[in-house]
Amino acid sequence: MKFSELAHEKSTSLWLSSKNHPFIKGIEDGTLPLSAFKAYLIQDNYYVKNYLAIYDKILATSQDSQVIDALKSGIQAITAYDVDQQNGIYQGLNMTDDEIQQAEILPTTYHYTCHMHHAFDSYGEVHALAALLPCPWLYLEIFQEMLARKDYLKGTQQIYIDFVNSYADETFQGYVHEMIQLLDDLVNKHQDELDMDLLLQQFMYSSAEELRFWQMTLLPEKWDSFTTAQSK
Ligand SMILES: Cc1ncc(CO)c(N)n1
Repeated sequence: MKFSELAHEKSTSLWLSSKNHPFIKGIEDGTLPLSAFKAYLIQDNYYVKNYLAIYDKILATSQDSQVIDALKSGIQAITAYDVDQQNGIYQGLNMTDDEIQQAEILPTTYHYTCHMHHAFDSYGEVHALAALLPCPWLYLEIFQEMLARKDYLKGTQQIYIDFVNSYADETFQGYVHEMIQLLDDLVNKHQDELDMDLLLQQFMYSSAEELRFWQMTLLPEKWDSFTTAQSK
C-alpha cells in the first residue's frame, strides 16, 4: 500500500468529521454567518503565509530536483488558489489590510503552523511534506464532494459558491495529485531511513488540526480558555 493510501485510510474518521462540520454545512446551505467566514479568512491568511514559508525553507535546503520542481509549481498553485483568491474575497467583503494583519492569531492557528514548522525543523523535508499534504488534499475532497451532491449550494451566497468551486477545480486537483505523488516517491526513495510511524503522525496531526481549524472560528476559540486555570 502506498504511504498516501495508508495515511488517507487512517485519517478517514477525522476527515469525515471535517466534511460534516457545521462550518462546512454552513457554507453549503448558506447559514454560515459572514462574521465566521471572515474570522476564518483572517486566520487562514496567517496559516497560508506560514505554509509558503515552509515551502521556502524546503526550497532553500533541498538537494532533490523532484522536490524543487514540484514545490516551485506548488507555490504557483497556492498563490492562485489561496493568496489571490483570498485577496479577491477580502475586497468583496470590504476587509482592510489592517484588519487582517492586526488580528489576533488564535491558539489552533498557532498550534497548526508550529506543527508544520516543527516537522521540517526537526525531521526534514519528507516529514514536512507529510504534515503539509492534508491541507490541500482535504479541501479538494470536501469541496469536490459538496459539488457532487445533487442540490449542492442551493440558497447559499455567491461568495461561498466561488470559494467551493475554486478548491474543487481541475487545476487544483492536478496540484494535489502532484503533491501526493511526490510524497509517495520520496517515501520509496528514503524507505530505509524514514521512521514511518513518525511520518504518519505528521499527517494525522495535521488532519486533526484541520478539524480544529473549522471549530476555532465557530466556537469562537479564545486564548482566555487556555490561560485560565480550569478545574475540569
Ligand atoms: C487551514 C487550511 N487548510 C487547507 C487550505 C487549502 O489550501 C487552507 N487554505 N487552509
